[in-house]
Amino acid sequence: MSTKIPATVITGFLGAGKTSLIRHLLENARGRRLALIINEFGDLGVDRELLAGCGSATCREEDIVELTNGCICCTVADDFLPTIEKLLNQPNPPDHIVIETSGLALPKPLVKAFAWPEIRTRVTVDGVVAVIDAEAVAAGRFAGDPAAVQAAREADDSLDHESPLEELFEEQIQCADMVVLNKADRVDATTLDRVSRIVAEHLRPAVKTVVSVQGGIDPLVLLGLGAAAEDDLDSRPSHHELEGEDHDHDDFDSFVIEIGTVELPERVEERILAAVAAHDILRIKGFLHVEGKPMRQVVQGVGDRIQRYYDRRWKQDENRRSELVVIGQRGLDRSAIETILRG
Ligand SMILES: Nc1nc2c(ncn2[C@@H]2O[C@H](COP(=O)(O)OP(=O)(O)OP(=O)(O)O)[C@@H](O)[C@H]2O)c(=O)[nH]1
Repeated sequence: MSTKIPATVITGFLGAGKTSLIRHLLENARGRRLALIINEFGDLGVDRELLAGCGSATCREEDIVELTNGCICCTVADDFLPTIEKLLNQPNPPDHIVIETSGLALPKPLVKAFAWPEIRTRVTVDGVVAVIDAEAVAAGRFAGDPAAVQAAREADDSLDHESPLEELFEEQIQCADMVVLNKADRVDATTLDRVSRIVAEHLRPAVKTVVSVQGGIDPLVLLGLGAAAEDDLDSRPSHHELEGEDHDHDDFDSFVIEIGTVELPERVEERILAAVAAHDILRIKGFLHVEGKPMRQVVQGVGDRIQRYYDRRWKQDENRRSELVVIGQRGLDRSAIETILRG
């Protein structure tokens, strides 16, 4: 019998709902001890902050590791392997390891790392789960209507190269052992069905799709897929391998903007919406220090959908700041965005 520790890789574009899904896993782990490796684009560590403390017995503080040194798929040897070895070498290793990749990561190079001799005997990729933002796919944010895209390509040879967003979307689904169609509450049944068909075009055979709201999938469904993905790399195609290219993060920009103590958070929301309308911003998230409030406010923006809520009290020794990570495709005008956000 294998004694390998199972690891689940959660992939999916920026803001698709990966952190929400992991939060649900932690809260419903039923005694299983999980370790988390979180890789985030942008330096603020928002995901770690949001996940820490949400299932203390399930996932202790020291079992949450954040890799902020760039995108996990490009820093596998330097960052990821030592991290996972450290988790495995604990006197009391976790029952299951969950890895949240950054929304810009290609999952395949990470899965490949599990085939390395040092870890292959000790851990196995139980499954790659791709989380999809059904609303964003329906809005054509990645590929639009495939028939129209194909027609445009045929009409114009120069369109032969896919957009960076489209490539990421495809690679993340093509590597998946299970697809989660998330944000089902944001689309009607007909649209969900259309999105499901767009996704199905890229799936490997027998890969199942499940529908969710806020990643609310039972861990029994997500964990224990037994895929051993590291033994099955050839069935998971990658544009970059086919084209002999490296994955190029220069396609994307990210920066952190400090906006000072905030008097009226609703004004910040208006400014975020104005910035999103004027610039090609894919994701904004961070925390606000609201004047006179002992709690910090979380801000989450995906496209033009903004969510704000107070999540916890500021700690005694914590630096109370209002900081937002902004992520978009290359060429974002940082100073213009900064001017809008600062008001
Ligand atoms: N309406 C709706 N919103 C959702 C759902 N799932 C997640 N969200 C919201 O979408 C935003 C992004 O969710 P996250 O779980 O942080 O997404 P993520 O994939 O971890 O984001 P990155 O780590 O930045 O790539 C948050 O505001 C969530 O509350 C859903 O099913 N429906």
